[in-house]
Amino acid sequence: MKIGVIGAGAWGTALAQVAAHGRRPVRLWARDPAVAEAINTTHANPLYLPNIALSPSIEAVSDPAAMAEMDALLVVTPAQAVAAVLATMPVGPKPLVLCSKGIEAGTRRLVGEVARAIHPDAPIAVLSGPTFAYEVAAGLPTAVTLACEEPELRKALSARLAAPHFRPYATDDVTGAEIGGAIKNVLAIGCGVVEGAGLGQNARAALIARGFAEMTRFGLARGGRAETLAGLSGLGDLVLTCSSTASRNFSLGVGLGQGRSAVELLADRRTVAEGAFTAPVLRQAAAEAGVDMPVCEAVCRLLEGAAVGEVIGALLARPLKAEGQ
Ligand SMILES: NC(=O)C1=CN([C@@H]2O[C@H](COP(=O)(O)OP(=O)(O)OC[C@H]3O[C@@H](n4cnc5c(N)ncnc54)[C@H](O)[C@@H]3O)[C@@H](O)[C@H]2O)C=CC1
Ligand SMILES: O=C(CO)COP(=O)(O)O
Repeated sequence: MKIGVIGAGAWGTALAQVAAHGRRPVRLWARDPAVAEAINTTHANPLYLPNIALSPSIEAVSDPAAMAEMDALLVVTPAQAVAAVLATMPVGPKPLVLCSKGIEAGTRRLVGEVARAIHPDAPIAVLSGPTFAYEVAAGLPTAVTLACEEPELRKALSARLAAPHFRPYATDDVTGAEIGGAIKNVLAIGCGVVEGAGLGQNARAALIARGFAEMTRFGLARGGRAETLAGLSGLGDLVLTCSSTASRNFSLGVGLGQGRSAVELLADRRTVAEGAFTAPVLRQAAAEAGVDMPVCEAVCRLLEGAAVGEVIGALLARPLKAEGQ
């Protein structure tokens, strides 16, 4: 199975490295021809994944037409760019493996729904889990969820993408896998705020646990399964991203917690912090689904510039409730 990867940021490049394990040929599409050129000539992606020597069997291209020869395409652009980029790609009946984490602003579509609308003949899979790109590219042990409704394709993709340090776990719950990855980014911003404002480890653990309850409520309402939300793509990724400044979302939250504005923090960065885009659309989607998500709502308010003390105070002052609610 010839693998093409769409998007040569940190995660697309790391996944190309996984798929190139054993010197298997992989084609990596970069929007920026200079990034493609750097990968082909230096076998490195200094802009997005510095200090990693890439496999020489990764060939970078910047012409979408070059992806026509591939058998399956991994989609790894920021979630808000998936529709525009997929519209330029020669997909047809090729499987699309969605690796972006987010919900589309305006339409409130999960990335899988975006892909199905643009390429209705392409079977869909989702690859998601606790995966800092640098660690994966460096060959550190990593496990992911690989979700696909078609059993034969699920098996073939798992076999093709598995590597000695990279272990996919299969499920048919595509929606559950997508929702965990999208919502954990919003919650990671919240955990970063707790860190940046010095609110303590108790608060961080409470936010992870209550945030997971929100993720589960929303995921179930949208048709995902509890076991998937409690798995690698849900709870697993939530714990990872809520624990480390290696996360861009967590780091954004740290800045907010230190009193800087979201506008200033986002203007400062070249790489994507998906939670900042997912939070406002998640607020709308939760209202539409009738799901109460007070932690995610608090993150929205913090991104809009509300003061940390006021937002945390309001969260804690809500009427007391049972833990299972
Ligand atoms: N970095 C990581 O550790 C992981 C990232 N992800 C997800 O993968 C997706 C991509 O993230 P990264 O590779 O880390 O991002 P990045 O910030 O490292 O790179 C983004 C890439 O997308 C390209 N891009 C940006 N805007 C674009 C547009 N409008 N059209 C086409 N291309 C565009 C950039 O040129 C760059 O190649 C995100 O949804 C992220 O949540 C998932 C797992 C791990
Ligand atoms: O999705 C990720 C890890 O699984 C990467 O998290 P950040 O986008 O917050 O860096």
